[in-house]
Amino acid sequence: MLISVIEMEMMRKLSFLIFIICIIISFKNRNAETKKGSVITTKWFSSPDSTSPFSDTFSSHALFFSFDQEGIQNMGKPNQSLEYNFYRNSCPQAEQIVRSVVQQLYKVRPSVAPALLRLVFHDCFIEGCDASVLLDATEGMASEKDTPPNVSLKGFDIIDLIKSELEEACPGVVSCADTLVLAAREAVVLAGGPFYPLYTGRRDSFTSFADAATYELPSPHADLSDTLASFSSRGFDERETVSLLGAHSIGVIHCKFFQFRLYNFGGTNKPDPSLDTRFLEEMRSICNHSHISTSTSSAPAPTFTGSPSSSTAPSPCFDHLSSLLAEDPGMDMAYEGPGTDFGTLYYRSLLQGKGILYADQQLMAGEGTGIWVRAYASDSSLFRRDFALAMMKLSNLGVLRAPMGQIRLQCSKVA
Ligand code: HEM
Ligand SMILES: [Ca+2]
Repeated sequence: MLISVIEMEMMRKLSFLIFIICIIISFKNRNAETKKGSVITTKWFSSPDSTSPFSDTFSSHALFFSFDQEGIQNMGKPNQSLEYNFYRNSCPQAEQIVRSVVQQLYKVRPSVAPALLRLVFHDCFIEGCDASVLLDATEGMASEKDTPPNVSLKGFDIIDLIKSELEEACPGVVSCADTLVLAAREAVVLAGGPFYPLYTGRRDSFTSFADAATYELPSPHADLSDTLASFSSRGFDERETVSLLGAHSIGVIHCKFFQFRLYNFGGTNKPDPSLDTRFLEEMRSICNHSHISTSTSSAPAPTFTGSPSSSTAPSPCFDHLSSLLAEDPGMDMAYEGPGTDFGTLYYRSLLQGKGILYADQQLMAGEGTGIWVRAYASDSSLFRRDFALAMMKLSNLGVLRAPMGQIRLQCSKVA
């Protein structure tokens, strides 16, 4: 009895070690490929290449993973086991196609990277990574897309494009949920973030969860305790939450989401005291009153907690918000210059009181979160490692596995 316990323990340790080695090999493969500067093209652009260095690495070791459930879960594996390279037989070129389309689009439109990263967060946070955010409204079903927190969400067209490539290569095989997590990973790498291995085999939801999206996506004007509670309810601790917010290293934030900090914070007729004064001026010059409605300038606008949408048509409030955002110039999150280190700059900005969103700057309001902000500001490799692990965990939230869910043919419609 004792011997078998010891054997089991040794087996667990061995398989966990192998898992770590696989991750290291995968990172190395990825780095080697990036250094070579090789651009792999899909059938859409030229002919697909079915060799994927990372997929092979992981599929050949898939056997070992089943030994160590505990270790795997720690690395972000969901209970309902997904697999490395799930499509190795049914669509071996799937990951390659995703990578290639995102790479090609990124060359002409770098904003695809932040768009995809935000999109995967908004999907996975609401009822898991099931592509629920991609569904259009139908008669009887409101769409997450049409809710206030998602009003400026982008990247749906990119997913549609990738999916049409996948459908051409392997009809009815690759889920939209997998397409989204894989595309977001490519986006992170292209934006200078870390590569992280992903399991596949997710299936797509039959419905969209508009009410949950309305109420459960974290608000840009939330206090630290609210933000932490929101992430904690999805299993993320403080360290993981701080690392995930490093995603705000890239992309654009519309003035509407932080304007309440600039002039009349909390009805005080003064700006948010946690803002650096020179940065405040910079923010004011970009988001001046002339092109932004002042009616909500003292309120933490736009609110993310409107009334639940029961109809399929977007509300007048939604229309109003869309048009406001269309005129809103927004602020580039890499405002101190593009090409700077993914992550580090974001945390250094927070240390200097230059967080754009109130929720971002709030990370400095807690002792526990402040420690991680400081750590990531000074140690880029630590951040990259933590961000990679947190993204793996995010990508595994609440996934659907067969026989649940479905494989949609078009991501915006239930099949
Ligand atoms: C407290 C949590 C969070 C809040 C309150 C929040 C809120 C926001 C807001 C208000 C914007 C600006 C949208 C716009 O102006 O159109 C934004 C942008 C963005 N968010 Fe977050 N976010 C949070 C966490 C995350 C996480 C965890 C990720 C990814 C892992 C993420 C990724 C992004 C990206 C990449 C953008 C830029 C999008 C673009 O330029 O297209 N956010 N976020
Ligand atoms: Ca979802």
